[in-house]
Amino acid sequence: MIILKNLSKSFGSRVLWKDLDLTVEPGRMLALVGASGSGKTTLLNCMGLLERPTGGQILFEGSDVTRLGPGRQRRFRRDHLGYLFQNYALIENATVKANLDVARRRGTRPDQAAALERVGLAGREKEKVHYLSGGEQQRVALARLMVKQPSLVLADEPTGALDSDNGAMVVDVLREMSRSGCAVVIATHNDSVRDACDTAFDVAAQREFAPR
Ligand SMILES: Nc1ncnc2c1ncn2[C@@H]1O[C@H](COP(=O)(O)OP(=O)(O)OP(=O)(O)O)[C@@H](O)[C@H]1O
Repeated sequence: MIILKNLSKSFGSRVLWKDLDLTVEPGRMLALVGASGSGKTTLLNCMGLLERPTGGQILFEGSDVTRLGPGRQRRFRRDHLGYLFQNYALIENATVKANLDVARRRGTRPDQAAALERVGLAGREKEKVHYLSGGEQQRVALARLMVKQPSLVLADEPTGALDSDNGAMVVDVLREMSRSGCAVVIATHNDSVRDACDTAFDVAAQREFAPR
């Protein structure tokens, strides 16, 4: 379980949010919503330990991960977190398979072929990522998440670059991951993505609500 407690973030004199409290439970999908500039991406980055909050705590299974040193933060990201961000963070000059291999956690033997088939990229293992389209790269990033099976998935506008069928597939895969126990947080402006989540949190109003 991830608990954000009294979290605040400012850039200079600009306060994005203050005393923000939010709990994300395993097996749940939470949408982060709010006007452009309200700080959804920044909140995901803080939860993903890519940015430091100005104040407050992020508790992961009881420990405050914002206080970990750089090495332990790196291990925490490697062992527990999965990102689905707009730049995909793939190794561009490597093959699809090499990108999935990197995500495999020690001691696990995930079915890479099944993950690629699930995202509509069956048999594309040997292709170099930089020859793939933007939407295909995003789907490789999704297959990589399936291979990694993290405890917490952080997704930033995950359907942004995709047509509606592929957008629906991304949401379905994230739902399957949440059913298998993963906590999923999705920053989105898309009402149908929000409505597919169990709960929504308006970052500007700091208010949680039922999406439908
Ligand atoms: N490193 C930074 N330094 C200064 N300001 C920043 C920095 N990162 C983000 N901001 C500002 O913080 C605000 C929130 O940005 P953020 O990207 O988190 O919003 P958002 O809700 O995700 O927006 P959108 O819906 O448009 O993607 C913006 O005004 C942005 O300019």
